[in-house]
Order: sequence, then structure tokens, then C-alpha cells
Amino acid sequence: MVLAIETKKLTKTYGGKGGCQDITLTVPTRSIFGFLGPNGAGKSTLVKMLVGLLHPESGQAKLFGRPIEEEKTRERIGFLPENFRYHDWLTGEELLYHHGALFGLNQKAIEGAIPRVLRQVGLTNREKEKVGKYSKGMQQRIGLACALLPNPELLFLDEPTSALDPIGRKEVRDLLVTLRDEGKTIFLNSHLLSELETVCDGIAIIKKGRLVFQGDWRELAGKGYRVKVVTGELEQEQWAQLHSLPYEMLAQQRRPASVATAGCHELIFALSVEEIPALTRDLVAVKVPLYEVTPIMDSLEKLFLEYVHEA
Ligand SMILES: Nc1ncnc2c1ncn2[C@@H]1O[C@H](COP(=O)(O)OP(=O)(O)OP(=O)(O)O)[C@@H](O)[C@H]1O
Repeated sequence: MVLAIETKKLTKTYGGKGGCQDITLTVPTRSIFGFLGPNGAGKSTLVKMLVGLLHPESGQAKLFGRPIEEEKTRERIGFLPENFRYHDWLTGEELLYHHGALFGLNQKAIEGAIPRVLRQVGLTNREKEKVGKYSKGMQQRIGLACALLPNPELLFLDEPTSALDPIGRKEVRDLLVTLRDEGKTIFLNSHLLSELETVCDGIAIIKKGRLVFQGDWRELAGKGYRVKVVTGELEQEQWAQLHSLPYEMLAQQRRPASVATAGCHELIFALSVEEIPALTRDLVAVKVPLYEVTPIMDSLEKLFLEYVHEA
């Protein structure tokens, strides 16, 4: 499998301090990868090395199996830096021309790409307005449009939705999913964990310059499944049978009257994911009127806080 990003012990410090150290990371192609960490953890330092803005002190990094130093490799990436200040006096279109030229695209290629990127970021018909007059959200969108100009296979986005309202965020999330489905890889730096959890296939967590987790967070969050079971009214005997089943019941409560959905008892079991079908079969066997069986997963936020505090 060709990896979009592969680093081995990649290190860059600032006079021996800060930065990031010994980062060994793999990001598969055709995925959305979330890179998380508290402020000052080393996220930007890693991204800047990968896009060629900083030279690693030691270690190696490859993009699509090729060393990051190769110019040809860099042509395959797009980058949206955090809080980038665009040229206020240019129109959106002029800015795109400028960035297209910086990418080394010729006039024809730029003209062809502009309508595509404007459509992708929802700025069609706003390209003649000055960037200085754009709202913060529009400025973020035009930045994203610049990053998309060369139709990159790998896109580095640093906080791409921080200035957007909820509708704008949803639009950008949908765009990222579309890009991934088209075969692109997106490396996403964001503090908005609830956003990452809806789109990311894999994540890495960095703390004080070192990686403390990488992988599919859903696997990790789902390891210790809890399962919510909602039942109808239960006879005394059914309660007894329920308690005799070989599952650990963590909680039980009568559902408050305000809960509109059917069922009146809510039971929480501690289970592994593989045990869910067996639990369901056993509940049906003891004639429990079953309304709902739902796995409860930990949120990415909970996982993140655990790693950042404990590791
Ligand atoms: N140019 C620099 N000179 C000295 N130290 C630096 C420099 N750039 C970053 N650092 C230090 O390196 C560490 C990592 O910084 P970096 O900007 O990579 O973190 P970050 O995770 O991107 O932070 P944030 O989320 O706040 O943007 C921090 O301790 C920072 O102070």
C-alpha cells in the first residue's frame, strides 16, 4: 500500500527546545486524517516540515513514497495555513491567479481551475470582490480555494473551519468527504474535536512534541463498549431473568416522562462489541419487550483529554 505520508523519527527543535521529536507516523492515501494536540504541542512544526517550510533536524519523511525534498513531490500537495493573512487589496480572482502562478500553473490551467475551486468552496460570483471586504468565513474559503488550485492529491489544512458558522463548517466537512471519496488525502489540524470525529478516518495525538496516539480512534473508543438497552414494562420474573444473564449491568433507570421515544426502562450493560448480538438474543429469549439496543461510544474529546492528561 502506498502511504500518503510516512515519517520515521522526524525531529525539529528550536535550539534543542520545543518543536517535535521522533515522529513516526503513517497516513494512508484516500483518508481524512486528524492531527490533534494542545497549543504548543508541535503540530505546526510537523506540518511545516511536511510541506517543505522547515528542514528536519533528523529523521525522514516521504509523501507518496518519495522524499519530501523532491520538488515533484511538493507539486502534489496543497496547504492552507492557520490564520493566513491574504492580500486585502486583491480581488478573490486576482488572489487565485497569484497563487496559481506561485504553484507554477500556466495561465490556461489557472483559468480552468478557478471556476472549479470557487464552486468547491461556495464562492462562485464573489470572485470580483476585494478580499479585504470578504467576511472572515469567506477569507477562510478563499484560502481553501487557493490550496485546492493545483488539484492536489494531498491537502494539509490547518484549522480550516475556525472562522466559519455551523452551516459553513458543514459545507467544508462535506467538501472534505467529497475530496476523500475522489481519492484525495486530507491531513487536518483542528481543535474542533466534534468536527474531527464526524469526518476523520484516523487520528494522531501529539503532546509536548511527541506522538502519544495514532490510529483509528473509533476502534479505541469502541474497545470498552457500553450498550444502552431500552425495554418496555417488565414483570418481576423478567427482572430476575435479566439479572441472571451473564452480562454486567452498570445502571438501570425508569425513563423520565419527558423521553418521547417508546420503552420505559433504560439499562446500561458493559460489553465488548462482539457480545452485542448474543445479548440481544438472550433478551429476546427471556421475552424482554425490546425497543432499542444502542452501543455507546466515547467521544473523541474524552479520548483526547485522557491521552493528553495521562500520557
Ligand atoms: N520559531 C520558533 N522558535 C522557537 N520556538 C518555537 C518556534 N516555533 C515553535 N516553537 C516552539 O515549539 C513548540 C511547538 O510549537 P508549534 O507551533 O509547532 O505547536 P502547535 O501545536 O502548532 O501550537 P498551536 O496549536 O498553538 O498552533 C512550542 O513550544 C513553541 O513555543
